Formats: sequence, structure tokens, C-alpha cells
Amino acid sequence: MLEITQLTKAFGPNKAVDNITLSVPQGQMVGVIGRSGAGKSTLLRMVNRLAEPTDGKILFGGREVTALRGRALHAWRAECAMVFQQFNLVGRMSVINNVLMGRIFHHGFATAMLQIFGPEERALAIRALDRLGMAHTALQRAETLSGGQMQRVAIARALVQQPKLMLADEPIASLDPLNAKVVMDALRTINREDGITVLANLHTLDTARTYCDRIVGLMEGRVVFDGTPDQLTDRQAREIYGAEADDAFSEGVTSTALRPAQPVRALEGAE
Ligand SMILES: Nc1ncnc2c1ncn2[C@@H]1O[C@H](COP(=O)(O)OP(=O)(O)OP(=O)(O)O)[C@@H](O)[C@H]1O
Repeated sequence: MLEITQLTKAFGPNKAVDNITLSVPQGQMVGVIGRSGAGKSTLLRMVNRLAEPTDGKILFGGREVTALRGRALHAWRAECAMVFQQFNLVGRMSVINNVLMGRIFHHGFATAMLQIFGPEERALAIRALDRLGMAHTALQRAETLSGGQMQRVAIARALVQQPKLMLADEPIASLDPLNAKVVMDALRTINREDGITVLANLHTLDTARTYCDRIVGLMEGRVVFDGTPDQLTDRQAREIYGAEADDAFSEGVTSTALRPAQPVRALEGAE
């Protein structure tokens, strides 16, 4: 269980996140929506401690994440993987070595930089790539991949961390419709099969509705909606997105209107 209590992050007078309280049971897939500047990234960044809260607490499995320091914080970052819009791969490094960088949290930084990984870790990396339909690219340089492929490699890197929680900050914002679907299918498969909680910032409503068990709507740093996709009315969604509503609705239709793969695996062969 992830428990966020009265969490606030202020940048000067501006509260990017304003007194948010949320409980997320293990294994839930949550879509965080809201217009640009609503506080979605700041919220996720505080969960894995890339940003420090001004006030409030985050607990995971009863442990106070916001109080962790040193080794304990390092261990938390292994449990709490993060996937970014821009993938954050090292282009000149091979795909498998990029994936192995996910093991950095289980080693020291130096060991990871020297790429001292055992056969078990290499096997783990190949299995992760295979689940994402990417094992055949293991020896290629990451820079030779398409955006969708890069994001799948980034998800494989997150998987080898063996996380309990996966944070995805606009994971499909840079992708074309088909790759967006492949990446969202991958996140959902991981969520269902491994019981990993997924918290994803999504800028299109249709994606959140299609893939998530729960939608949290943010406006000016506050939670203004928290419920199932069915409970979110179009009127509420338009309020959440404000002036960006047309983009959020129309991009949704063009990007991920394709239904998710049923059953939730079908990653094989997608490029
Ligand atoms: N490092 C920072 N310094 C100052 N202000 C910041 C910083 N990071 C975020 N903010 C401000 O906090 C607010 C929330 O930003 P945040 O990036 O969390 O929103 P968002 O919902 O993720 O938006 P987007 O979808 O555009 O990424 C915005 O007003 C933003 O300008």
C-alpha cells in the first residue's frame, strides 16, 4: 500500500502539489490526469524522492519513504522504478547494458559503470527484454531503436530493478499511436502479471480510461477527482483539463483508441 498524506510541494509562493492525500493498494494501476502545470510530475517525483516535499508524508508498506536517507533511500529507489517521457537511455550503449543499468540500485554506482554484472543478472535482463518483445535487439546500440522500442527497453530496465511500484511520467507522450498502445499494453501486463503498482501521468483521457483501474484528476496541485474511469463524467473531465480539454479528448481518440490487447500479453512481434 502506498499512502500519501497531506503532501505539499511549494516552489516559492506556488504550490505545485497542495495537500494531497491518496491511498493506493498494491497492484492498482492509477492514471493521474490534469492540464499542464497541474502538479502531476511533481507528485510522482516526490514518490521516488527526486523532489523533496515541503510538507506531508509518503508511506509504502508502512515505511516512511519521506524519512529515508542513505542506503535506505537507495534501496527505495530500486523498489520504486521510474519511466520517463524521453526514455533516458544511453544511446551509444547496447540495449542490454542499458537494461542492466537498472541493476545499479542493487550495486554501487561504480560496479554498474564498470558493467560488472553476473550471468544471473544478464539472464534477468534478457528475460525482461523478451517480455517486451525486444530480446532480438539486445546487442544493438540503443540509439538505433525507434521511440516506441526505446520506451520498451526503458520499461525492461525498470523491470530488472524488481520494483514493487512503477512510476511512469507521460510514458507515451512522445510516441505514435501504435507504439503508444504497445507501451501501455506492456505497463498493464506488468501491472497484472507481477502485481506491480503503476502510477502513470497521462495527458490523454482515453488512455487513462482504457488502461487504468482508477483515475486521479489534479487541478492546481489538488485532487479534484478520484474514482474509476466509469465514474468520471465528460463534464468533470472537461473541468479538469480546462482549456486543454480539446487536446486531451481529441489526442486520446487518435492515440490510444485502439483497444488493449486481450488477454493482456500480446507484446510479441510489435515494433
Ligand atoms: N523546479 C521547479 N521550480 C519552480 N517551479 C516548478 C518546478 N517544477 C515544477 N514547478 C511548477 O510547479 C507546477 C506543477 O508542475 P508539474 O511539472 O508538476 O506539472 P505537470 O502537471 O506535470 O505539468 P506537465 O504536464 O506540463 O508536465 C507548475 O506551476 C510548474 O511551473
